[in-house]
Amino acid sequence: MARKDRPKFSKESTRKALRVFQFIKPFRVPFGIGMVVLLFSTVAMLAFPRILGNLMDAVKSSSDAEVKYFIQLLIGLFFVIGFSAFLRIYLFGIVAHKSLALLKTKTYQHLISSPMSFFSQKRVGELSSRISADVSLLQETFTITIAEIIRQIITIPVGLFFLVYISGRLTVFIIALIPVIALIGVFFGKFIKKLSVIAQDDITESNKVVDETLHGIASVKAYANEFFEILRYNKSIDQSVATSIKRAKWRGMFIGLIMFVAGSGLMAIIWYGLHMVAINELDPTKGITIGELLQFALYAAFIGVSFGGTADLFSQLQKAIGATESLMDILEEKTEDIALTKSNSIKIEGNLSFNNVNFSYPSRRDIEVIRDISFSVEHGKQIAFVGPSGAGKSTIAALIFGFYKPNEGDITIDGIDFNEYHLSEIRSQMALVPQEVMLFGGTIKENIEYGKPGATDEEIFAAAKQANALEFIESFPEKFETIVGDRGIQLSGGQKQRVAIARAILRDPSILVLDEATSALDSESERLVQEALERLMKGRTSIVIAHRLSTIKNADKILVLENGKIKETGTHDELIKKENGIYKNLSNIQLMAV
Ligand SMILES: Nc1ncnc2c1ncn2[C@@H]1O[C@H](COP(=O)(O)OP(=O)(O)OP(=O)(O)O)[C@@H](O)[C@H]1O
Repeated sequence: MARKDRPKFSKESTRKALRVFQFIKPFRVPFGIGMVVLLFSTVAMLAFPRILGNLMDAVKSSSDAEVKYFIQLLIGLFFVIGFSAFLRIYLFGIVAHKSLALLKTKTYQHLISSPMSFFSQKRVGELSSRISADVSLLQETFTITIAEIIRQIITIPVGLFFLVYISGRLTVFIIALIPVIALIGVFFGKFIKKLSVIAQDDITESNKVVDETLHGIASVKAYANEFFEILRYNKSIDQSVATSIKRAKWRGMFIGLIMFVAGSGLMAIIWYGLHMVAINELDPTKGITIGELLQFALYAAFIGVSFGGTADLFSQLQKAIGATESLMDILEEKTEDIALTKSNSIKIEGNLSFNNVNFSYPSRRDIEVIRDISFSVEHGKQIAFVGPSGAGKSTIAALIFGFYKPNEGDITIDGIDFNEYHLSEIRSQMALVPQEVMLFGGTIKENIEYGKPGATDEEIFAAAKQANALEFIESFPEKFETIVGDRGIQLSGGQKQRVAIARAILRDPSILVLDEATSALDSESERLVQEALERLMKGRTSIVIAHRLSTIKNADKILVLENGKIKETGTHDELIKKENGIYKNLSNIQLMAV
C-alpha cells in the first residue's frame, strides 16, 4: 500500500489487525499455558523487592536464621523465575512459529487463488514482501512484544499498590512524576509512530526494487540499465536509512530524557526516604525501615522501567498492526473458486462460442479492448485469430480461460454458460501453449508432468515423443531428469515450446489455446514444432493466436481482429481473395518480409 493511502491507526484498523488472532486460535492451549506462566513469573518478579527488603531488615537486626531463610527464599524465587522464563519463551515460540506458518500458508493460498485482475493491479515484489517482511515483523510481536506488554500491565498496578502500602507520602513523589513522563511519552510517541510506518514502507519499497530487477534481470542487462537500477536501489536504501536514523534519533532522545527524569526522580525519593529512615530509627512507629526504602526504590524502578519501555512496545505494536492490516487486506480480496482436486467428472466436447462479448480490463475500465465479438467453433475444429498488435487476440485467450469476465455478452462451452461450470473443472479440460514458455526450475520430467500431476513415466515418455521432444531430451546425459531453468540447463526457444506441447498433450484437453511465438525458429525447429502442434491439435477444439499466417493456412476459420472488433471472417483461401482486405494486406506484408 502506498504511503499516502495508508489509513491512520484507527479503531477500524486495529480491529482488522486483531483478526490475526484467528491464526493463534488453533494453538490456544500452549498460548493459554504461556500466559499463565507469564503471569506467574511476573508475580514472582514482583515478590523480589519485598523479600530483598525483608532480608535487609533481617541483616540490620542481626537475625542469622531469618537471613538464611530469606536467602533460600530468594534462590527459590529465582529458580521459579528462570524456569518460567524458559517455559514462556518455549511455549510462545511454538505458538508464534506455528501460527505464523499458518498465516503464511493461508496468505499464499489466497494469493495464488486470486483472480488475474488482482495481479494486474499489484506488483509482484510488494506481494512477496507481504509474505516475508510483514510476517517476520509479526513474529517479533508474538514472541516478545505481547508478553512484554502483559508483563507491564501487571507490573505497573501491582508495583503502585506496594508503593502506596509502604509509604503513601513517598508515593506522592512518584505520582508527581507521572504527568511529566506521560507528556514526554505523548510528544515523542507521535513522531516515533509516524516514522515507524514510513520506515516499514521504505523497506517494502527497496525490496520491490530487488525483486523486480532480479525477476527481469535479462531486460536490465539488455538495456545496460545496471547503473540505473543501482541508483534506484541506492536511492530507496538511502531513504530508508534516513528514516531509520531519524527514528533512532527521536527514540534515543526519548529514552535518554525519560532515563534522566526517572533517575533524578528516584534520587529525590531516596533522599527523602533516607530522611524517613532516620525518623524511624528515633521512633520505630514512624517513618520507614531501610529495608522498606529499598523495597520502595526497587518497585519505583520497576515501574519506571515499565513506563520507559511502553513507548517502544507500543511503537512495535503499531508496526505490527500496520503489517497485519496489509496482510488482512490481501486475505479480504475475493479469490477465484478453486477446487483442490481436479475432478474430471464432466467431460466437455469443446464447442466454444462467444456471443456479443464486450470487455475492458478492470484496471482500465474506460477502454473497451473487445467489442461486440461473436464467433463459434465446434468440437475438433481449428479457429485462428490474426490482427495487428494490440488488436485483442491475447485478451480473447484470457477470456476463454475465465481469467476475466466479459462486461457484456456471454461465453458458452457445449452450449452451457461458462459461469455455470466450476472454474477449476473447466480449466482442467483446457490447455494453453503460451507465447513465452515459462519452465519451472525442476527437471524436464517435472515440467512435462505439470500438465497432469501424478502422470506415469510411460505417459510422460509418450507425450514427449508425440511432441517431438524425445530426441533432444535423450541427448542430455541426465535425460528426463535434466534440471532446467535457473540452476540447470537452458533450453532453446524451440525446445521449450516442445516441452510445453508435451505438457499440453499429457493434459489431453478438449480445448486448446495456442498463443503462437512471435520469434521465428529456424526451419528445422519450426518443422518439428509445427508437426508436434498438428498432432496436439488433432481431435481437439483449437484456438490459435497467429502471428505468422503461414501456420494457419489449414485453419477451419480465420477471424481478423482490429481494435477489438472482428473485421473479416473466412478461410485462408477466401480471405486472400478479398481485394483491399486486412488479411490480404497482412499476408502481402509478411510475404515481402520473407
Ligand atoms: N492486463 C491488462 N490490463 C489493461 N490493459 C491490457 C492488459 N492486457 C492487455 N491490455 C490492453 O488490451 C489491448 C489488447 O491487448 P492484447 O494483448 O489482447 O493484444 P494482442 O492482439 O494479443 O497483441 P499482440 O499481438 O501484441 O500480443 C491492448 O490495448 C493492451 O494494451
